[in-house]
Amino acid sequence: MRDFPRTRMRRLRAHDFSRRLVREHRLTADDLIYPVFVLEGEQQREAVPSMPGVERLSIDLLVEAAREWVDLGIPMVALFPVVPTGKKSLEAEEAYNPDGLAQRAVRALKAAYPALGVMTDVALDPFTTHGQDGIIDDSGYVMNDVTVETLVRQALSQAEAGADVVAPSDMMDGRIGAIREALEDEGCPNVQIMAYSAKYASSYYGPFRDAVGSAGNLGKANKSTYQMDPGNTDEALHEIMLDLQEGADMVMVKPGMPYLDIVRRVKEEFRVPTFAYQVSGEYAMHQAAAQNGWLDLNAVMMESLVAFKRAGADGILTYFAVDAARQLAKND
Ligand SMILES: NCC(=O)CCC(=O)O
Ligand SMILES: [Mg+2]
Repeated sequence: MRDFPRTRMRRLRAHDFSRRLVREHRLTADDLIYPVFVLEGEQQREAVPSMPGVERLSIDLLVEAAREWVDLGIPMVALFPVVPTGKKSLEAEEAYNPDGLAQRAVRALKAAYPALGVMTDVALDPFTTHGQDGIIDDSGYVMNDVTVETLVRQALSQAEAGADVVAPSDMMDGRIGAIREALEDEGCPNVQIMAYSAKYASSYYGPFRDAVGSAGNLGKANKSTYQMDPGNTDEALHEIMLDLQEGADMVMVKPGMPYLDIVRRVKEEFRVPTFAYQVSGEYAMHQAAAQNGWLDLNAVMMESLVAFKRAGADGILTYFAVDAARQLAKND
């Protein structure tokens, strides 16, 4: 007996009602984390040329803009400070200034929207004169253990400012355990850690470095002595395992679309909350193609985001968060 025409895969695709009924994965506003760039000053708003549609905002404008994000149901923002050159140093002391830009932004957002999740970046690259994520020795090598000490101070200052989630993105060894212990000791047991566990040494971060102004500091240097080699996959599982053992609540794979295989493996292996970062270069590619009339921006944006869900991600950090949430609200 022949299968065809008993089995016609197109039968369920023939109508909108059945396509909706059998759809396996869906994007909702609950899946989105919005990364934002914060500027010093008041009434400051700057476009990021390599990220069309993305603006750096001073804290007052950030708080104003966040009203819409909250209303759209976006659960959390991730803050990235644009640190003035004069505040950068070799040892990144500004990173743990209790009145630093990120710390003030946390306080302002939490005061205005107590229910909005606020996540902070734990890494030194916005604060170092050389643009590396840690403290370097004479040869330029990023030193692990002294860097971890500074990261702990940075994470504590963010938690004390009211951050709900601290997110170490530096890829030093042992930092999750050190930060977890410090949070426990300092009376912040409920501050969550989202670990950038499998962060690759990627060239897709270029526009982000423009946005936070670290590209010039970094120059031609790269981050291959601490971020992962794009050729590796088992190593990502090893990294995730260590971060979970050290006390991470959520783990992340970064970049996103070129690394969906890693997201899938991580989710299958560990079954813990797993996030992916659709990074600046991925955002820029979509925008550039759309500006040329080569791609339909809204359509590829939504398709790219559901792909993360399909791969197993519980949520996505994406510069498209607000546009996607607006689109979802329209379809409701
Ligand atoms: N620690 C945060 C990043 O490095 C973001 C990278 C990007 O969006 O390209
Ligand atoms: Mg690690």
